Amino acid sequence: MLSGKEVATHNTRKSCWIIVHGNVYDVTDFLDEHPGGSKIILKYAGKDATQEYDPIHPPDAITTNLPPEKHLGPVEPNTAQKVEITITDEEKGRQERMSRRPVLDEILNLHDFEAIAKQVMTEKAWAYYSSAADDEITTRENHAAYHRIWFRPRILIDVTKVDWSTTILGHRSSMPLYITATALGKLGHPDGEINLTKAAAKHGVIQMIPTLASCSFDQIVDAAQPGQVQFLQLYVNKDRNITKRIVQHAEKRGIKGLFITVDAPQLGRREKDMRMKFTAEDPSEVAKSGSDGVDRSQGAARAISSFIDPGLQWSDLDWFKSITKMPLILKGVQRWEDALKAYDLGLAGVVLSNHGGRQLDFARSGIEVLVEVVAKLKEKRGLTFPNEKFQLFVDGGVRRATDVIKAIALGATAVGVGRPFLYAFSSYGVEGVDRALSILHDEFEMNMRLLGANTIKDITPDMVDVSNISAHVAAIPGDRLYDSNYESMQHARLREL
Ligand SMILES: Cc1cc2c(cc1C)[n+](S(=O)(=O)[O-])c1c(=O)[nH]c(=O)nc-1n2C[C@H](O)[C@H](O)[C@H](O)COP(=O)(O)O
Repeated sequence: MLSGKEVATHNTRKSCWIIVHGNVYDVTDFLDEHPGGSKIILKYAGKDATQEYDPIHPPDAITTNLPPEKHLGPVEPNTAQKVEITITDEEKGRQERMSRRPVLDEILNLHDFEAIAKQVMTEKAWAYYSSAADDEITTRENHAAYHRIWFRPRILIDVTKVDWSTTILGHRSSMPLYITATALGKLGHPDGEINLTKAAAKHGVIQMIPTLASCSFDQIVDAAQPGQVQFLQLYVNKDRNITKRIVQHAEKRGIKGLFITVDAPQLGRREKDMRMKFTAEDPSEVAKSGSDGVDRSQGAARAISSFIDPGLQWSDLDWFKSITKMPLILKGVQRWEDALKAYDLGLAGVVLSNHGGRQLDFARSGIEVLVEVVAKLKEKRGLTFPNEKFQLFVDGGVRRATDVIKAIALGATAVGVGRPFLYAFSSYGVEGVDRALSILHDEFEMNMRLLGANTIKDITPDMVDVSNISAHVAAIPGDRLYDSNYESMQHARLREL
């Protein structure tokens, strides 16, 4: 067993040991390969790095990425040197606001979670979750596009009984939405993606597990209830053997759908995140780029994504069909021609998505692309939607059950929701996600009745007017949605936060 004192003598670039979860690792040779740059590791050289390691990495990241001979064994308990974490005034302020956040019953819609999360999350976590590419026009257009779709409700229908449950890729779901893949769950809450797993189980909705989860894949699957349905979102690795191992392990663990992300050959420039300079604390590191030329001072996104293969292309899909029997869905399709290609290749479906506006700014909203795809696939292949054989999904900017209902009316099987659940668990843990899903159930019940629809099948294209869907007016960046929510007492209270 190594003493903390001995470990502390290995605190330079020439010999760099760190402690994670009570074990000592020699990371000397790994310093310049670390996706997050060397600076952040050297800050913890010779010391216990667990508290910095946990929010960003799945627990098994260090053991799987370091060769066994670098695993030096356990450190003597209570001898490890720690980095003194000084509680800054802003951290004190944040903790104080967290202690005074509204009680969950006061939360009435998904926007409320965003308003509170902005006040109570760490700056780094808020920057990563809320950020979007360039001028953040698309991330706002994602929700604004739903404001250009109006309802044509039916009346005098007996709506005593309403049921908004559905099936997604053949699996039951209590509502036509799933929890989509969003990376680094532990940035917002120590339980990370497990918050989503537990709430999804309680509400009978499907969770899509991200490649870049903070929790390990097996931890997330182990946290699921027997029979709970989960999908996997995949960033394809330049090393296809790694990808093959991940995909076949996921299939063995019972994952029911493989969502291959195709809109991120490189992660977008998310300036709020970049300003956090996630890995480089001082200017000398800012310009530093790794051996592959990726500038790692550009926030978490760039730091954690250098493995993604920008060479992924249509011809790779046959290889995917050869390594797995899971239904294959492309996540991040943004025009009808690519949806048609995916259909002709016999895939199970596509997610019409611009990655929550985090990739190409001025990409159109998923809901607008949905209107185009449904019309063109009908014209070219005579397809009607929703379609069991080739399912259409939409994500981006979905904040209300009415948004979901509009997508269903226009032919989607279901929609993905991202940020609201992140904000919910960052502010309230699993209870927050539970509350968010309950709010959506309440909204569905009311909206189905007011629309005159008993079941999802009764939600048809004639119930919406999409004549203005392509009338883009680029929203000048400004987060007004949740500000306006707090016209009443909460506004005063939140202002004090
Ligand atoms: C908010 C968020 C979204 C991310 C996300 C992380 C965050 C914090 N990450 S990212 O770091 O690489 O960009 C992923 C990801 O791992 N993989 C992916 O396919 N989509 C990722 N997305 C996109 C996500 O799957 C949805 O497309 C998007 O969140 C839907 O928009 P809303 O957030 O408005 O619901």
